[in-house]
Amino acid sequence: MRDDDEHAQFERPRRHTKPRTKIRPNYDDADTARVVTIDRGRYTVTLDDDGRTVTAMKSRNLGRKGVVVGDQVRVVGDVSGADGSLARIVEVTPRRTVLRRTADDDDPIERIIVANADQLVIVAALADPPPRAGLIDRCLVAAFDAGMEPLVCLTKSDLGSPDEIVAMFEPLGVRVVVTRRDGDLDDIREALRDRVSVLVGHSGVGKSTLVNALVPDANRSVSYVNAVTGRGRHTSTSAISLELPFGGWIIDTPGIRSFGLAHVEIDDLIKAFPDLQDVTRDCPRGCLHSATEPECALDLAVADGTLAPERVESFRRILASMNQKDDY
Ligand SMILES: Nc1nc2c(ncn2[C@@H]2O[C@H](COP(=O)(O)OP(=O)(O)OP(=O)(O)O)[C@@H](O)[C@H]2O)c(=O)[nH]1
Ligand SMILES: [Zn+2]
Repeated sequence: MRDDDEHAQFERPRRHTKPRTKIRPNYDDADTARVVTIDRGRYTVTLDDDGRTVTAMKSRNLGRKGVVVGDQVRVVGDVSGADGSLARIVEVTPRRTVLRRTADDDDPIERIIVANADQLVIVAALADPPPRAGLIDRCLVAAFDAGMEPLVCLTKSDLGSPDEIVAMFEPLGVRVVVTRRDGDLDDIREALRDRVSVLVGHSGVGKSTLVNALVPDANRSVSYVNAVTGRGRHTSTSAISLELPFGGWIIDTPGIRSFGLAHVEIDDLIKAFPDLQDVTRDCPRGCLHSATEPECALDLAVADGTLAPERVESFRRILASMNQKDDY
């Protein structure tokens, strides 16, 4: 024992009476950051302060708690962002919204894939491949359930007219924007500005074309190229968050085939339509609000002119889509 230690012990005698308490580390000086992508246990985060990109791992104190793309986190340790440096994520801020991917044969659990997004952008081509309304419907259910605002983005407008699809979603109050390669991006930019938007859509609809037009640097971002091509990946591909040059973030979700809707209840969905929810308070107990329900109040409301028939029909269409298996 060194002299100074002895001295210290003399100055501060041990208090044997003090009960043992679990020491809680104090992370007051931790930096806040956002998770932009995940690769084999390594989390790429950007610091809120200066936008610096830092690689981090989960701290042991988080236990089995998951960290997903879009999470707001607190990081400590080496936050220099230098090559080979590794910080630690010590805390995950409560999530405002969560989006789940579906359970499938590879993984039987509906896992959260993205946190804290406020908008779900459903990208569908007007042709090549042709739009599938049922798939858009299921994405809408996922958005409403997650507490996210949906936006339908119809691409390849040089190949087809958007009128039919627009007519299907207008009665639900869902916004639709129309784009094409090399076209004017003003509408979609306006819809994305200053928000956190998740992009979904199946292969070939022109999602990469759109991302590259919106974020000219996307192709130069190594993590984006990795995530989108899946190169160098062992397991499934992570979502990736990209900052928009005009404000806001888009989160691309390569490799997500469909959303988990197994947990969605009719009551969760109808909350997104307050006018319909109001009316259904008069439904008989256990009413499923489908067209075959004998005394659904939605039918009475259409009959007396309180609700537009198109709105009720469209709502019933997305309600029915909940129970259909329709992968990307
Ligand atoms: N005619 C037409 N073709 C387009 C348009 N946008 C994209 N394409 C073409 O559609 C094909 C698919 O586009 P991508 O951007 O790679 O589509 P993606 O959705 O990212 O598809 P994956 O990479 O498979 O996920 C490419 O050949 C594009 O050149 C468009 O507005 N009009
Ligand atoms: Zn009903």
